Formats: sequence, structure tokens, C-alpha cells
Amino acid sequence: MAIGILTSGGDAPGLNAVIRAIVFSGIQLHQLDFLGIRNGWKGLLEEDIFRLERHHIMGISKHGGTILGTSRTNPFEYGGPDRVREVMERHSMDALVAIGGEGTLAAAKRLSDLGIPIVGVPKTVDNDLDATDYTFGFDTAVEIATEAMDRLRTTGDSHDRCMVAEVMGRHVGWIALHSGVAAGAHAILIPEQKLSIEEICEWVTRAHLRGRAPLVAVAEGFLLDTMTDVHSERGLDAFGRPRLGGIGEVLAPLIEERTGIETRATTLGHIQRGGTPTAYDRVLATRLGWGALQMVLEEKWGFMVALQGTDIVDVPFEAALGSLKTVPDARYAEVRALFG
Ligand SMILES: Nc1ncnc2c1ncn2[C@@H]1O[C@H](COP(=O)(O)OP(=O)(O)O)[C@@H](O)[C@H]1O
Ligand SMILES: O=P(O)(O)OC[C@H]1O[C@](O)(COP(=O)(O)O)[C@@H](O)[C@@H]1O
Ligand SMILES: [Mg+2]
Repeated sequence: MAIGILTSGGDAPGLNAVIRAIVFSGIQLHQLDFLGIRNGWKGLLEEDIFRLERHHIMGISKHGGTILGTSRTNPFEYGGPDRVREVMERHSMDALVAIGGEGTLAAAKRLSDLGIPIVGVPKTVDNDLDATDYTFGFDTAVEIATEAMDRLRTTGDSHDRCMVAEVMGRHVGWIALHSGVAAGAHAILIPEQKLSIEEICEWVTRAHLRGRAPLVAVAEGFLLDTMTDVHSERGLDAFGRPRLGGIGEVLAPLIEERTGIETRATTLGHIQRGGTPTAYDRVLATRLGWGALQMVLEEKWGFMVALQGTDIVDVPFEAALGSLKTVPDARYAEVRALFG
């Protein structure tokens, strides 16, 4: 049996650990063959495929990114399901493991609905996929964001400045919430909760009056109550979505002007997605990889692996695709009560 593996969508620390887990245990325990597909669906449709052997996966769990490369190609706009079938047949590929986020899994679901044997592994640093409690990459992103905020606090303290730390989070504020709590931010701003600049400045002023250099953690997808669209000044991505980043720079002068406190903004950007995955993410990614291999062996097409509690389970693609996993109001309320 030959199994194709592809990674698609934005990268996340832990992708390599998933690939390693699938290939290592597939070769060691089941004598399976693996085909590496370069650059997501694009490589499948262009037949950019190679025999994925044990030496390719040696020691890769600790490396960020993906040895397979990634893209945001939509297989339905580039070749279509007939071409997917043709390439799989030509390479004697009996099954496909698609590792990606909601876009990749939506494509995988459509292909699987057409009878193509696919299983999925969820991936998102934003941690916004429903049906799985956590995804690999999220813990690493939170760790990096927390360390950055700790650093911003010491320079903020020295200069008695308000520091605004902008982190990733297009639709959901999990990274901002977790890193903001860990770093003791005085306000945490997330996409799920619109706020006025007056409320934010009140928290900043209150913290400053207590002798603190205020720290504001903001997710890139946050909107002030005066905004109708997310802040975007960098054009569109390959999928036609606005590229985010820069809301911190928008907020900083508004805060400075209203509070009189000198304010600086830092956008962390892709630093959160690069480099070494945490041990937690490596273990989670490895377990998800083992789970995906098991699904292939059981021919559970149309399913993806997920973490529920501490268990790795199988869920149908549609369970992950219905809605995003947003920060619940109650989770935000308990944090918000302590702002300022
Ligand atoms: N409903 C869909 N059907 C087919 N392909 C899709 C669909 N939605 C998204 N995609 C493709 O999947 C790609 C990857 O999705 P994206 O959201 O960028 O990354 P991720 O998989 O990390 O969420 C998109 O750029 C798009 O080409
Ligand atoms: O610069 P890129 O690759 O377009 O990606 C940026 C986007 O990817 C994200 O990191 C989301 O990634 P996930 O799909 O892993 O959740 C967003 O927070 C960000 O807006
Ligand atoms: Mg996505």
C-alpha cells in the first residue's frame, strides 16, 4: 500500500512531527510505502511527487516548517477531482493524508465526497478549528508570544511606556488570550469582542496610575467598535483574503493621544509560526500522525484525527468545518474583569 502525504495552507510548528510519525510507524510497523507530495494540492496536480523514505524523516520533529513545502492552491480550481484521481492512479497512490486547516480540509472533504480515499490532520496556529480541543503549533505560538511580551514589559518598564503587542489571530483570539494572560497583560483585545478606544484607554490609564507600564495584547483581527472591517494594508493573500497585520500600529497613537502615555507597538507576525515546536506540540503532532495512519489502515475515508480531552479520536470532516472555535464570552469575561 502506498500513501501520499501533503501539507497545505499556512505552515505551523509540528507539521514535520506529523509527517515523521506517519512515515516512521508506517514503515516500521506495517511495511507501507509513502509518497511525499510537494507544496500541497499544487504538487499533487503537477505530479511533484517523490518516494518518501525513512532517511527523509530522520530527526525532523524538532524542525519548524514542513519538509514537504506548502501552498494555498485550490484543487478544484486547478485540475479538479479527475486530475487528482488520474495522478493518484498513475503513482499507485492508494490513499492520501491531507494535513491542513479549514481550507485544506474543506477541499479534502469535497474530494472524499467524490470517492477519493482521503483522511485529514487538522492544523492551525490560531487554534480555531472546531472538533479538536487543540492543534499543534498553537502552544509554540503562545510560548513565543509570551516570551516577546515578557521582553516588551522590561523595556516598557524602563521607559514608562505603554507597549502594544500584536499577535496572530485572524478570526479568533486564542493566541492573544493565552499569551496575554501568561504575560499579565493589562488589556487583551480579540476579534470576537469589539471594544471602544475609550474602554481600552481606561484600562491603560488605570494600570499606569498603579505605577505599571501598561501592556496591551491585541490579535491582528481585532476591531474597534468604530470599524466595520478588519485592519488590512497589505493587499490580499493567494486565496483572496485580506492580509492582516498593523492594528497595533493603529491603536498605539490613539492610546498615546488620549492617555498622554508614550506608546509603542510591536507586530510579532510570522515569528510566531517559525522555528522549533514546543515539546507539547511535538507530542500532539506525533499522536495525531499515529492516529491518521490508523485511520488509513481502517479505511476511514472522510475522517480526520482530533484531540478531545486527552484522547486522539476520529471525527468526520464536516464536524471541523461547520463553525470556528471562537473564544467563548464567559472565557473572555473572566479575563476582562481583571483588566487595568
Ligand atoms: N471550500 C473549499 N474547497 C476547495 N478548496 C478550498 C476551499 N476552501 C479553501 N480551499 C483551498 O484551501 C487553501 C488552503 O486554505 P487556507 O485557509 O489558506 O489554509 P488552511 O488550510 O491552513 O486553513 C485555500 O487557499 C484554498 O485554495
Ligand atoms: O501570511 P500568511 O501565510 O498568509 O498567513 C497569515 C495568517 O495565517 C494565520 O497565522 C492563520 O494560520 P492558521 O491557518 O494556521 O490558523 C493567521 O493568524 C494569519 O492571518
Ligand atoms: Mg485557514
